[in-house]
Amino acid sequence: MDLKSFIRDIPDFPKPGIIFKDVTPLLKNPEAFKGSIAELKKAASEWNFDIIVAPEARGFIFAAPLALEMNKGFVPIRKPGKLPYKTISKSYSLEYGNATLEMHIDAIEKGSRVLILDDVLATGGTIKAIAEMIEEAGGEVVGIITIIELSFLEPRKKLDKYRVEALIKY
Ligand SMILES: O=P(O)(O)OC[C@H]1O[C@H](OP(=O)(O)OP(=O)(O)O)[C@H](O)[C@@H]1O
Ligand SMILES: Nc1ncnc2[nH]cnc12
Repeated sequence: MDLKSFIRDIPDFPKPGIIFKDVTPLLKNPEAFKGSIAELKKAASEWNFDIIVAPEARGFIFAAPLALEMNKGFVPIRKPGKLPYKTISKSYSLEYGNATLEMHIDAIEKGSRVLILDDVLATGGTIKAIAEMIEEAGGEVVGIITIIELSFLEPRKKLDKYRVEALIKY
């Protein structure tokens, strides 16, 4: 399936100079949405992992159906102040600013094998912060999968010690 045809470019969002990759047309089309989960499953099936970790908000949309489809658990990474128990927190920079994410301190078992999933890999700042939190908790990052990779931002330079797969590259 040509998933790329369901991704829309929005220039100058959220800031001048950023071309925002909008996945809402893909989500609105049931065949394209199902197709994206099927392709993520195909890529993720290559790896031996116990759990899927993904950040809010767009990461959740793809991670929850993939986790159910692959019979894996799901760990949410959230924006500050949203998780109710004790957290690990990490600040980082992304394509259009700075941000902080949090994970429950007991979300990852020591030695567990983790797949990180998100919609867009841009600078790689978000995924790197998540990988560091997983490792601080004693987990092993076995792979990173995204729907979209903005290769021209060279995110893999930040993530060179990990295996990274992306369904669509720009
Ligand atoms: O590779 P990076 O430069 O770090 O950028 C990628 C991140 O940016 C977007 O999230 P955003 O923080 O905008 O949150 P949202 O999903 O709530 O829109 C996107 O969903 C990725 O998580
Ligand atoms: N250009 C972009 N489009 C959509 N999401 C993003 N997250 C970071 N950069 C992005």
